[in-house]
Amino acid sequence: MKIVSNGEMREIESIAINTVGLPSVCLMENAGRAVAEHAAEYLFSCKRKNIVILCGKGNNGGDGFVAARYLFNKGFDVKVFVVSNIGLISGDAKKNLDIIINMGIYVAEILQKEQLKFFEKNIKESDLVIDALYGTGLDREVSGISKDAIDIVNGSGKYVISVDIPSGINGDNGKVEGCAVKANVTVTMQFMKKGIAVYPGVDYAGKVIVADIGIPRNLVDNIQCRYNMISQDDVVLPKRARNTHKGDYGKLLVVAGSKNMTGAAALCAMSAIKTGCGIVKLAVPKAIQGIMQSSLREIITYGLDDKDGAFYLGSVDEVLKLANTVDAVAIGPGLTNSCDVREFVKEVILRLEKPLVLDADALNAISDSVDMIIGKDVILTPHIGEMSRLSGGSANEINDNIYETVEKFISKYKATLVLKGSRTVIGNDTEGIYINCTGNPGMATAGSGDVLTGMISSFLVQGLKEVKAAIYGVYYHGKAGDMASERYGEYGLTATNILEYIPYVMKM
Ligand SMILES: NC(=O)C1=CN([C@@H]2O[C@H](COP(=O)(O)OP(=O)(O)OC[C@H]3O[C@@H](n4cnc5c(N)ncnc54)[C@H](OP(=O)(O)O)[C@@H]3O)[C@@H](O)[C@H]2O)[C@@H](O)CC1
Ligand SMILES: Nc1ncnc2c1ncn2[C@@H]1O[C@H](COP(=O)(O)OP(=O)(O)O)[C@@H](O)[C@H]1O
Ligand SMILES: [K+]
Repeated sequence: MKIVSNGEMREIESIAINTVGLPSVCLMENAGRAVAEHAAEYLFSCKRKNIVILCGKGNNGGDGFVAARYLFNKGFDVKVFVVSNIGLISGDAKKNLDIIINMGIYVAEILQKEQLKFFEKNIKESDLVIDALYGTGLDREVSGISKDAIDIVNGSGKYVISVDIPSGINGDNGKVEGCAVKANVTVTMQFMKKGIAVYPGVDYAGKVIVADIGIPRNLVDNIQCRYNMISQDDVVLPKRARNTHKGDYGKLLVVAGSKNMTGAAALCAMSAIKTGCGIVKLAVPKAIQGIMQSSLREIITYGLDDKDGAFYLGSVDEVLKLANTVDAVAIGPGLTNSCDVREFVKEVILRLEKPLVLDADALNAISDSVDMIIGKDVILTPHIGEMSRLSGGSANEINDNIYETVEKFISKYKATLVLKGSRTVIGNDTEGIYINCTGNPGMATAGSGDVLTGMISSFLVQGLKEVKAAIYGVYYHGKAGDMASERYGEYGLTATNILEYIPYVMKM
């Protein structure tokens, strides 16, 4: 599913209006009507009828005026409050404002504190609030009367439907600009918006419904979007040909583990084999090979020369020899973060000529020399903490600037980045940005990332290119976590449970 910025949306609307000739007022009519339909559906379901519509002075407000008309016609009790001098309203919004005034629909301005009291009284008596303050035109912090009105709406506990974007959320990056409406539902026009595809925007948008407002199909199909939301049709698993053998499904080398972190290695190797690749070789420090071999039937394990139960420079040659027998290498889970391990990882990366998935301690190992991956075939899978070590920003700065962080990193290092989180963002400078919506907070549990590394690596050796391997891995990892949480809940969910459900979600 395509995701657009404010500017891209405005550009699409202007082509539809000025090139194709669609009257802008038709787009507003369709937008307002879509909002009214969802509002009516909710009110019929709870047999309620009082609606307050909070409008701004622009076309977002215009959508609100149109919604007021449809809801009034359906017999609901509609009150419209405008946080602007209505003399300042123009264009399509003005046209629709005049219509509802001519129809006798209640319209009141909120320009000063006294009028807020009356607004608050009406909000308290309402059953549904429609937020039509700001959409793609929000271009500064919300303050003054608008802020007070939003605080009243958020404090009311009423059911809220936001028009296009929850007012106060920056449509380009999801940031809260001062304050923002917390909606139960957001009816967004024609395309998903960047600002409600990642946190914190996701938290404010509630359930997002994408409404078709009549933008011409060829426009919708032909726009090249850099940002995309991963959907089921992006991750179809082709039917397997009958006449195949395990060699056809790829060979993976997992380089992982250390004397007190054997689980990460096991989780990564097992998730790879469960995701369908033909052969998984697991290289571990020889100190733990016995343990690994006894618990991993399908995995071929190799005990490499180690130093105090962890890899070191002396382990590099054996890794490279093994790497020659496989299609890709995953390195990182459970290595530990010692100086020896860091040297080992860098040497492997320097000398390895194979597609590479770097996770966990392998990411920490290169955090002071990320340049070394430039020109290499690398997928990196950091969580926010590892990302802050790779990119230098603090975790908070990264969380507040997810898109910017990803774009900066991929343009500098030309690698495929999987920035893990509640909405994992996959980026590749030439192929664009993909946002994942599967998964749940139950997956915030030790080992969950090791499982993901195995899945991405497995898709890689099965023939998917880097970005596709990452998209498939992240999507099915989240699906497995979702199915597992239906059984185990979100508190009890473990990485092993995610592992268990990989085959089921891939079978669907
Ligand atoms: N044909 C179309 O285009 C269609 C558009 N559609 C709808 O229109 C929406 C875009 O409408 P829009 O461009 O008029 O901007 P909108 O979001 O209503 O903001 C209104 C004005 O508020 C102001 N303002 C901004 N930030 C502020 C702040 N923090 N605090 C105070 N004021 C602030 C700023 O005006 P300024 O004060 O800068 O003059 C801004 O212009 C879009 O989301 C969709 O719902 C659909 O109907 C489909 C057809
Ligand atoms: N709230 C959440 N919603 C969805 N997915 C989540 C959430 N929290 C974590 N995850 C997913 O769980 C995994 C956690 O990985 P990671 O932090 O590397 O775990 P570990 O390092 O313990 O293996 C990531 O894939 C992440 O996207
Ligand atoms: K809005």
